[in-house]
Amino acid sequence: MFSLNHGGILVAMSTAMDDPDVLTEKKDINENMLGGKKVKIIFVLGGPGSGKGTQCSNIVEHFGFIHLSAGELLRAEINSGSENGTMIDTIITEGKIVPSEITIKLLQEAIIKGGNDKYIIDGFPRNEENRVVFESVISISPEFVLFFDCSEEEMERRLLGRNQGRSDDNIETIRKRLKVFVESSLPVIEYYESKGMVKKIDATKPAPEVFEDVKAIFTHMA
Ligand SMILES: Nc1ncnc2c1ncn2[C@@H]1O[C@H](COP(=O)(O)OP(=O)(O)OP(=O)(O)O)[C@@H](O)[C@H]1O
Ligand SMILES: O=c1ccn([C@@H]2O[C@H](COP(=O)(O)O)[C@@H](O)[C@H]2O)c(=O)[nH]1
Repeated sequence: MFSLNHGGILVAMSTAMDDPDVLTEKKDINENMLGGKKVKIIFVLGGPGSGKGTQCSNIVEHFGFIHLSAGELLRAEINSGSENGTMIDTIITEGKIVPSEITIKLLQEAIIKGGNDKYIIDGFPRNEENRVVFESVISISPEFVLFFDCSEEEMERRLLGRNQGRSDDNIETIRKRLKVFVESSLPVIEYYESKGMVKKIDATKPAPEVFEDVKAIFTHMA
């Protein structure tokens, strides 16, 4: 598994190390931590349509976290007319994963701009390369990983009914996203599971019941 993405990891890491802006941002985040303002991060993972965004809104409301959706940041980048916009749009339409350095830079900027000390990061890391490059560049380990476990049939049903005008909520792209989730994102969850860091939630239940389980986890957080 590790060797699959090794070349990409090295390229992304060397890009980060060669970019003085990225280095400055990394230093700022580490100084925040060292300056007594420890940044807490929780990764929220699960398949497309498992209910991550829905529950993140509840977590923000009840527990004061800032919600950073990697997918939302990428969609905002497309809409901003950035030079990477067309490339990101094509990748999202294909249900594939955007290069780590792009997503991580957007997350870095949002964390610095957020000015808070606790963040839920929704839909990232999406693959092993994302995970390794984030750990290397940002140097913050998640407190834990919240995993919304849901059947593929239910996720597909929810996405087809979401009706938010997303270009990737069509049956062709949904099937591609589900395949990418199984092939690339589940290994990330398995990695964190092997470290005892995963809190798994049964996400097939109705949303209010799912939130009861989420609440129990956040209420007991140190
Ligand atoms: N527990 C639930 N039961 C039924 N429907 C749900 C539940 N949770 C969320 N939904 C609905 O399913 C759809 C997908 O939910 P949501 O956007 O939260 O998923 P997501 O995991 O963030 O998806 P994506 O990764 O594609 O952004 C939405 O229309 C939402 O209202
Ligand atoms: O870290 C990420 C997060 C998202 N993507 C791409 O965006 C779409 C939509 O993501 P949602 O989490 O469903 O909003 C996803 O299918 C990927 O194509 C990404 O590349 N990297």
